[in-house]
Amino acid sequence: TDLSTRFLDCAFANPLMNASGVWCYDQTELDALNLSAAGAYVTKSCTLEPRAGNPEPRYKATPLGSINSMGLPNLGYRFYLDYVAKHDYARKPLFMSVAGLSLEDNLAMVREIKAANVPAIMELNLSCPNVPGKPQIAYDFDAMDAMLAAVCREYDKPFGVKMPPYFDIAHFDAAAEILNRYPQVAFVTCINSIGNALAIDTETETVLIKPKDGFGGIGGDYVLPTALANVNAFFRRCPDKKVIGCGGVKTGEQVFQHLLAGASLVQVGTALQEEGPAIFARLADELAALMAKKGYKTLGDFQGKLKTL
Ligand SMILES: O=C(O)c1[nH]c(=O)[nH]c(=O)c1Cl
Repeated sequence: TDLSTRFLDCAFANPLMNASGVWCYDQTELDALNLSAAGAYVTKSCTLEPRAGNPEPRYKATPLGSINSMGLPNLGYRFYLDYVAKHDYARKPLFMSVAGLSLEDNLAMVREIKAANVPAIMELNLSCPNVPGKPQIAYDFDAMDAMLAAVCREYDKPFGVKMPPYFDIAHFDAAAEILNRYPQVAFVTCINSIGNALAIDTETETVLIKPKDGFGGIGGDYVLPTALANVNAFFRRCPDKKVIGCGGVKTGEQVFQHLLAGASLVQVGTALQEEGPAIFARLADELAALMAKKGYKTLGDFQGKLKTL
């Protein structure tokens, strides 16, 4: 069984990578992903200046996944730009996630990334749900359109966008219509966490995380059906773009489902946070075993071929 694939003119040994934000904050975590069986990896979403993020506890595992309100803690774009400049791209592809707190901040970072002319693939995060007072861009269609128009004027390479989950067909239509205006947006990563959920500890009668009265983005088993729907919705609506699947992956079976729904690559968040980078070897083995059982030799044998009734 061959798990290799090509994406944006890069060769991937397998379609597996981390979700931005998970196991990708600093040199140690990033090096562990580079040494892992992941086919690629992505840096923590960065801002113009370093950020401490929200008060702790700000991440908690729950029975069926996780809840987080990290608040965009990161070492600042200069650290990640330096990291991606030093990476050996012959080993595996590397993505750089960008989440400026304003259009001006995004443009400032994008100008520097362009000037650095690094092989890293940019993933523009339009869906951070946890910066108090900053409603996420992708739920404001005019703001998203303006952001993409401005970034496409500044940046000179294909890039992708990290999208939040949508829950209404009219929203899939409207979001895809905007994305399709920008051919430079070469891929769509669906989904970010489902924002502003609330997890409660029954015994202490208290919320699990400190920021925002306990409200935070959820991941894990809770989000798989929503993630698959968003992957397939954008796969159907954006035929000239690739889709990266993210959400609810913890076994090879969910990787298979994301690929079947139209994903070209698959990101792992909560399960990576809980199991560590060894998860990628397990997921690769489980995916290969499932493919072998079904008689598939390559990802292309089933990728995007979900059947309807
Ligand atoms: O709180 C965060 O740092 C965070 N948390 C998320 O669940 N998604 C994001 O995109 C970000 Cl930027």
